[in-house]
Amino acid sequence: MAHAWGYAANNGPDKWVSNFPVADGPRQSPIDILPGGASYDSGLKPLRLKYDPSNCLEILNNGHSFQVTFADDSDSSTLKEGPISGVYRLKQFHFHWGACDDKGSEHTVAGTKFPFELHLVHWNTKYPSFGEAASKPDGLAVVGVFLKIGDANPSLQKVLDAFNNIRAKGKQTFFADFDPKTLRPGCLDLDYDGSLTTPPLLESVSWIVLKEPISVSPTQMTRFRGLLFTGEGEAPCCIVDNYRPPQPLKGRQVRASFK
Ligand SMILES: O=C1NC(=O)[C@@H](c2ccccc2)S1
Ligand SMILES: [Zn+2]
Repeated sequence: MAHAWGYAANNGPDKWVSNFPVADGPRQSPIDILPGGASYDSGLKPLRLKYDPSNCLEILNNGHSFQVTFADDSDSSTLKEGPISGVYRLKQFHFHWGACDDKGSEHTVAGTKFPFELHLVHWNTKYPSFGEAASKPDGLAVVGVFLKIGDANPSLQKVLDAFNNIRAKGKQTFFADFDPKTLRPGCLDLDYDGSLTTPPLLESVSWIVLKEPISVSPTQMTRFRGLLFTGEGEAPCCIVDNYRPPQPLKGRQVRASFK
């Protein structure tokens, strides 16, 4: 049976290299971002996110997180400009989070961890599909958004209200008319070339990490931690700490869209 990767001591991030040697590659993600180490790039155009809520299809517990999947058979939900060239289509978004509020994000900022990180995953339409694009160096673009403790996030509440139907691994349900742009903070971004942060860890991601966090309330946070890594009938194990720690920068440049 294929090796089941996860986030536990026996199958977590420091074990992934045995089945996915690229884990020690030159452009792995996430990274610790030092804002002072990023270089302002005046050529970076503002990110252009255009999402059509009617493309939203379903919400799924995939056993590592939950994801909201979008129809990607047209250019109606796309990412353009910023550090990328061409048109990238939104495929899905998902989150990573911690067991408690002092950890959970994958990227860190000068060593600071956030309790949550949102990933909006897009693929380059110069390739025929997400699967094809995922193996190309310019195949994917992921927008990372940090979440901090604060006021309740009304946009997030719609996602949380669907959790009752997807508590166990493998559960999915229809999820319609959601615009992920409502989860977007300002437009200051930090960009670098990296990888998927879970196996197969493919080095195909243009990372666009937004500097400003959005807020989530403690009550809302608790809802995330009620989802299960495990399937129905298995001993329940809550999804927490589903994040990979920062990886070596290995000489990569981080570009900032701001001074
Ligand atoms: O940003 C990322 N977060 C993840 O969970 C990784 C992933 C892996 C496969 C598909 C989509 C995303 S890459
Ligand atoms: Zn992710």
